Amino acid sequence: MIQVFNTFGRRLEELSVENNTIKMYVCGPTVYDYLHIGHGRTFVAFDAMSRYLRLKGYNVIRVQNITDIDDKIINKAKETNTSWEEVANTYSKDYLDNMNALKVKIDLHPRVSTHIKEILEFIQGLIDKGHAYVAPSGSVYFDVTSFPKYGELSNTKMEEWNQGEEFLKEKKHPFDFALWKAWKPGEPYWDSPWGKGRPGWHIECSTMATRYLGEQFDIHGGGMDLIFPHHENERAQSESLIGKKWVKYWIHVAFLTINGEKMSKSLKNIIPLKEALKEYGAEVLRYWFLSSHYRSSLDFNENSLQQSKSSIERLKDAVSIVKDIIKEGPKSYASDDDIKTQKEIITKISEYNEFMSNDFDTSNALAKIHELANIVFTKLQYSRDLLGASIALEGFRQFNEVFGVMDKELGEALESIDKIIDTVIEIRNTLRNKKMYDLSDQIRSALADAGIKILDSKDKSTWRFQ
Ligand SMILES: Nc1ncnc2c1ncn2[C@@H]1O[C@H](COP(=O)(O)OP(=O)(O)OP(=O)(O)O)[C@@H](O)[C@H]1O
Ligand SMILES: [Zn+2]
Repeated sequence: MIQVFNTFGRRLEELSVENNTIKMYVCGPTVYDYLHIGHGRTFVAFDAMSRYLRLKGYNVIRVQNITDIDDKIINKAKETNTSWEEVANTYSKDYLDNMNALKVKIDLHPRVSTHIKEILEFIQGLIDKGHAYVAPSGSVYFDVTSFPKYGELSNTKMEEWNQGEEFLKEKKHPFDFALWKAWKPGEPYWDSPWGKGRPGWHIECSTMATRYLGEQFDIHGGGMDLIFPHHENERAQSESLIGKKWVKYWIHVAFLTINGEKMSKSLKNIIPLKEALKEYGAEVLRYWFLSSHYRSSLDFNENSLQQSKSSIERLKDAVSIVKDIIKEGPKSYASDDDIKTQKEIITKISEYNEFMSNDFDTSNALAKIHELANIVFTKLQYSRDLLGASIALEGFRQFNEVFGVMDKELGEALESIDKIIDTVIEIRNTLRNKKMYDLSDQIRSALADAGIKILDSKDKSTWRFQ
């Protein structure tokens, strides 16, 4: 059983979906600046969830939008004396490149600017059903009084709702929000039945999520800042149009902070992902993001990134030992201690899975994988038990399927690469035995250039990726 924490109702719920398929929509970035490590944290958190769910046999369809029309994009274009399209394209590319580098798999990246027709139909539907009205300016607003459940998702009381908005004058109710914003000179526009204008922010996600995932889908997520007003408004307009429950599980990721403050483009305290990737690499960043539970905040800290790096090294050492034992082949006898160790390994792997199934607790799951590595260092390394090693390798594989921090060591196509490297090392050993050190050193340095480290010991040479 997999349990997830639903922001709606604020409790753990058993995950239950139709046809073994999980439809997931995550709110993507507004592309007016470089993607930062805060975005990275949220997107990797949903990536780990998707990977775990796939490992458990679910089909996962993941849609994540690109907000390419927004006040902030228009302002950036004005500031930099270019077009909004240029701004949106530059930063969309940065976003997509970073998602690739971070190994985050997304099935569809719909953009607002290519869904105007669908957005207009959605808004018209709301007007027809009496949930929206056209103001004299040509802007269209959602009427919150027409949706009595407004505020339920975010647990927001009417008196606490933030009212500061530019369109206040023409709204029927201070909490109504814009579905369509009438054109102002200097802004991009599209034609609509209500005159020139552009979509408001919330309507894009309702329209695109419903278009690609259906009128009811399973997981809708983003960072915690989106609970109110964005997701509250998305829910209001979607459930008003569809007339039934829209999303089953609302999942929100806590902030990545820097000096205790949310990392955010508007606060200008960002560390761009592409720079962090250059400095630490995808594996260390993924490990660090996932080292704390997704509902706890994570403060940027150079030391913890360095620690993540050494923790991965430790796991890679354990994997390398396990693979060596497997290469040695079966023995004819397993001792009582071997059998005991095999059971301990199985227990660690099942505890890892239990933590992952408990609201994707990557932090505690990770601790179990380190305990598994401990068993390798203290027991398997000496006992050389093949069965224990095979089970441990399976555990490391399950871990890596989610964390994605040892793909070279554990990924596909590995066996043939393994064989090639083994052969090269055998040749090198023959050369050394024949005292042809020049050639054997040449092989060692060529392998080092390819990121492969040879570990020579008295009676044999093993290797691992660096
Ligand atoms: N510091 C952060 N930690 C975790 N998630 C974040 C952080 N900043 C943004 N996100 C999430 O990333 C996604 C894209 O957010 P968005 O483009 O609005 O970023 P932003 O930096 O908050 O921008 P802005 O400064 O304009 O508010 C959203 O799901 C958002 O909640
Ligand atoms: Zn959204």
